[in-house]
Amino acid sequence: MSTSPHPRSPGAGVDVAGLTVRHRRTVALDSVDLDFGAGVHGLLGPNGAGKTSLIRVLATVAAPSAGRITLLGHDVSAHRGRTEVRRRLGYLPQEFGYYPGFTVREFVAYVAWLKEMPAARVPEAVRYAVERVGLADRADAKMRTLSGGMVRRVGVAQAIVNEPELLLLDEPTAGLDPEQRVDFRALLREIGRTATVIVSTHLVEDVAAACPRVTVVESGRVAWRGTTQELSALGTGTGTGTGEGAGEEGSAIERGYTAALRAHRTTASATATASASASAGTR
Ligand SMILES: Nc1ncnc2c1ncn2[C@@H]1O[C@H](COP(=O)(O)OP(=O)(O)OP(=O)(O)O)[C@@H](O)[C@H]1O
Repeated sequence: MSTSPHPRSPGAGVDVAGLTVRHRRTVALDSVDLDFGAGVHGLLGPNGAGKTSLIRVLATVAAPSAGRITLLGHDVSAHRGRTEVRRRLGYLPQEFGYYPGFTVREFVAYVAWLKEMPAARVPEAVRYAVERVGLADRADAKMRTLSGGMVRRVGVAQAIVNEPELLLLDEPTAGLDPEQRVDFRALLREIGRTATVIVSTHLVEDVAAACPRVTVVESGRVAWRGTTQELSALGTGTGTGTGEGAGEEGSAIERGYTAALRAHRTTASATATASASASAGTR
């Protein structure tokens, strides 16, 4: 058996090489190389960029069409690696299914059981996870009685019940009110002190507040990577802003995000033109 040619930093939560995901004729991810270590990483990109496709393969709920995925030091193409990693990861899908007749406590305990947590640890782990998302007073409420924002918070609780070393959150702040968002970002920062946390979001302000590092994807490719400050700096120098909210951190990041996407599109289209001319020249 050959070993990975892709060098890994010790303890890297996620390391992928040549990752390709196809949905029939659509290429959702196009031979992507990426790694993520401990800390909170924002995953930004326009609709259809490939964010959910990436999160789903990292959560091991979907298989890639090609490429190598190493999570927490395990090659997840092997059944054994997947089983080991599933115990140690947490995942909040974009669309999150639950049993409406379960209480919050029962539902989170059910997920703990699915993750094969030792039975003796489950009650305390569930209590702590539910408290961390601010739902201690609703622990015995049935899921069907909760608001959309509360359901989303239960989704976060089930994702963190096993204190995951790798936490994957797809649009976690959708439906949260501003105060809950602030609390949630604080929770992310706390978890990111030791775990690898990847947060897919449309909200650039979530990234500004909670994600020191950012990966921008577009059309199945990595368009930009760097720190939040670097993305802001990109926005400060572009002159593309309308002046609205000028000087605010959020608006600089928004402009930086737009600038990063535009630069990527320009490079991608120049590469496509060059390769079309080269192949025309060989005919
Ligand atoms: N099940 C599917 N069948 C066919 N095409 C799909 C499927 N899922 C995703 N796609 C396509 O793959 C591409 C990437 O989609 P993906 O959901 O990963 O993007 P995204 O960045 O998460 O988008 P959004 O921000 O809108 O959630 C899109 O072109 C999408 O239409």
